[in-house]
Amino acid sequence: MTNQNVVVSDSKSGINMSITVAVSNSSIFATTAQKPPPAPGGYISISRKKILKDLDVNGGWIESMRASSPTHVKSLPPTTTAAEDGADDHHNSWILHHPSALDMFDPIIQSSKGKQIVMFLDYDGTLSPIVADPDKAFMSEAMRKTVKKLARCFPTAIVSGRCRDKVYGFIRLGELYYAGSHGMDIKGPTKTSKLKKAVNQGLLFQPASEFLPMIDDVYEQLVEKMKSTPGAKVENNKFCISVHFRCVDEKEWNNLAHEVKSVVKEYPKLRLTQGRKVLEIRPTIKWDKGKALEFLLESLGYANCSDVFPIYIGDDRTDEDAFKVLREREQGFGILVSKIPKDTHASYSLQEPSEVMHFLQRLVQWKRPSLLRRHCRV
Ligand SMILES: O=P(O)(O)OC[C@H]1O[C@H](O[C@H]2O[C@H](CO)[C@@H](O)[C@H](O)[C@H]2O)[C@H](O)[C@@H](O)[C@@H]1O
Repeated sequence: MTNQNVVVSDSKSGINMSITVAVSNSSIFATTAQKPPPAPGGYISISRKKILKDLDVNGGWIESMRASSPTHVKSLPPTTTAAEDGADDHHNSWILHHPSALDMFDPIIQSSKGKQIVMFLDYDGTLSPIVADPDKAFMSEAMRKTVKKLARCFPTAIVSGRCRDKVYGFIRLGELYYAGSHGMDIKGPTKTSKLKKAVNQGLLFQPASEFLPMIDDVYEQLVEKMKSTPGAKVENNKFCISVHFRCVDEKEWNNLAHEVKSVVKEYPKLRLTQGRKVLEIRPTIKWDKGKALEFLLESLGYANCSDVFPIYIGDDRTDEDAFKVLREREQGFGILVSKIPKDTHASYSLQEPSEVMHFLQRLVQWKRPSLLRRHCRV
């Protein structure tokens, strides 16, 4: 294992930067380092189709449930085995393709030059740390202040799987856009931001309203079914439902999934997806966080603009729909919040909410002087 300097290219700006990584086989990195972060490829990859298929194959899906949200990253002892060396290589290779957004801050700013940055932020695992009780996923006061300052500098939207009212209850900032229920419940700002008049103050978009009675029905059934599974928690997210298994004994995961599936199969208009130690039930309509991002850009007047630079930060599989939209539009980029390599459409990475806060603070610090200069000229 040796340390090696490698060059990382930023896909948007084409700017290169040199970083040091520990490598055991330099040949892999010598070739990949010259290329920009590519489209996603073979890391920890569990496709949606596979989740649904696995639910039919006895026990096979358990692996995907286990991998859905590793909470602890093993720190390596001083002497590592060959397998651990392999894991190291894997991580280093992944970081080359998804460099830290903090390390790449300057190139990122360069590539946004002359364009309007629009911020999209996931909530759980991005602004707040993952905790056992979903009702206690509070964000820190420092994070709240940072997001408040961010919204003074750039149009900012929260895009969450949670019920919109609940995520608003955690954040309590009226100057933001909120897209709850995985984007199926979008509302414009309720409060005028300090710098400029908020647009879309009356905006409300709910493409899945016809599903409300069905969702309530399924919610009642799932609450009843889950009573016999200690630790299981059913959350009503208005246009979708979450069945949490983070606090359920792993031996019970198989039964839990079968119970959930037995309810959902009676509703062909609903589908089952998986998040971080959570099964999610939602309408089959073609609407997701990616569509919500496009809808919000359009509402902000950036539908066919080339001078917009959206940045989407998220940690979950559902955020991939938004990362993919940005890849396809070749506008802005996605940042995946993860400590471990994951198959992703995001271009950059941050390890945890504290790094997200640091990144947002740097954006504010960068924007503030230029705002002041502009105000002085007027
Ligand atoms: O889109 P998000 O804002 O990331 O919401 C996705 C789900 O987040 C919540 O669950 C996750 O966070 C919980 C609190 O840290 C954790 O206990 C759970 O295991 C995670 O899956 C939320 O409770 C779900 O309703 C959201 O769908």
